[in-house]
Amino acid sequence: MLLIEELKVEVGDKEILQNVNLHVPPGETHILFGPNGSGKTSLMMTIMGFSGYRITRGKITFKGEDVTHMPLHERARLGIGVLFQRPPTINGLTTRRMVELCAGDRCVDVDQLSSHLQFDNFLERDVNHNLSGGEIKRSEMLQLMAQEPDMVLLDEPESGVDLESIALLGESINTVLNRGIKRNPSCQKGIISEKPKSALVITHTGHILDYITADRGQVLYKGQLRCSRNAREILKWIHEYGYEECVGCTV
Ligand SMILES: Nc1ncnc2c1ncn2[C@@H]1O[C@H](COP(=O)(O)OP(=O)(O)OP(=O)(O)O)[C@@H](O)[C@H]1O
Repeated sequence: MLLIEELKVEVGDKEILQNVNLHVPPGETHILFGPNGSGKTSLMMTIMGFSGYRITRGKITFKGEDVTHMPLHERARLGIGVLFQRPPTINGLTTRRMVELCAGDRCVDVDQLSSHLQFDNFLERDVNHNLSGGEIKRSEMLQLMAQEPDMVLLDEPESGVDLESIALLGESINTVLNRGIKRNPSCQKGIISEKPKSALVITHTGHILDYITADRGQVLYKGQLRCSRNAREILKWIHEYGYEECVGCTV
C-alpha cells in the first residue's frame, strides 16, 4: 500500500528526515513513536504532500504509483487521508459542507455519521470554530469517514481527548479502517468498499492502542527510523528505559 524508500526531507535549510524506509502493507496499522521534534509530523506531512517539505532523495509509492512529487489533492484522490494534530479553523465553511466536500460523489448520510460521533450539535459551525480539543478530533474523524481513504495518517489522535471519549474515537478509527462507512440504505450511489485499509498512527501515550489493532510499531529518532517490532513492546521499553535506550537495543 505505502512504500517509502531512502527518503530524505528538508524543511527550510534543515534536514529533518534521513534515509527513512517504511512499508505499510494493505490492511496493516503501523504505530509511529518518537520523542518531540524527531520528525514524525514532518514524515506525515511529506507523505501527504504538503509544500515546505522538500524531498531531496528517495521515493514514495502508494498503491503502486510513484507519488513522490504528486500534488496533495491528487494524493487525497488516490486515497490518502490525514487527521491533523492541530487542524486549522476554516471560517466561512460549515463542517456539514466540509464533510459533503470530503464525500465527493460518494453517498454519505452526514446526519447519521455525525450522530454516530455525537457531533450533531456542531455541524452548522464553521470548521473547528470554537470547538474543544475532543470535538475537533471528532470533526476530523467525521471528515475522514466521509472521505473513506484507503490509508489514514493519524497524528496523535488521542491528544486533547478525555479518557472516556477515546473509546468513541477508537471505534470511529476502526470504522474507517475496517468496515467502511455506514450509508443511507435508500441511497443508490457509491459502492461500499471492502478493501483493506491501512494506517500510520503517531502516539505519545499509547492510549489509542487499547482500541485499535496495531500490526507493528516503529520508532523515529533524530530523523531516522530505528526500530520495527510489536507496538506494545516498544511502548513498554520506552516507558521503562526511555527512547535512547530503546533505539539502542539489539534484541
Ligand atoms: N516548517 C518548519 N520550519 C522549520 N522547522 C520545522 C518546520 N516543521 C518542523 N520543523 C522542525 O523539524 C523538527 C521535526 O518536527 P516535527 O513536528 O516533525 O516533529 P515531531 O516528531 O512530530 O514532534 P512532536 O512529537 O513534538 O509533535 C523539529 O525540530 C521542528 O522544529
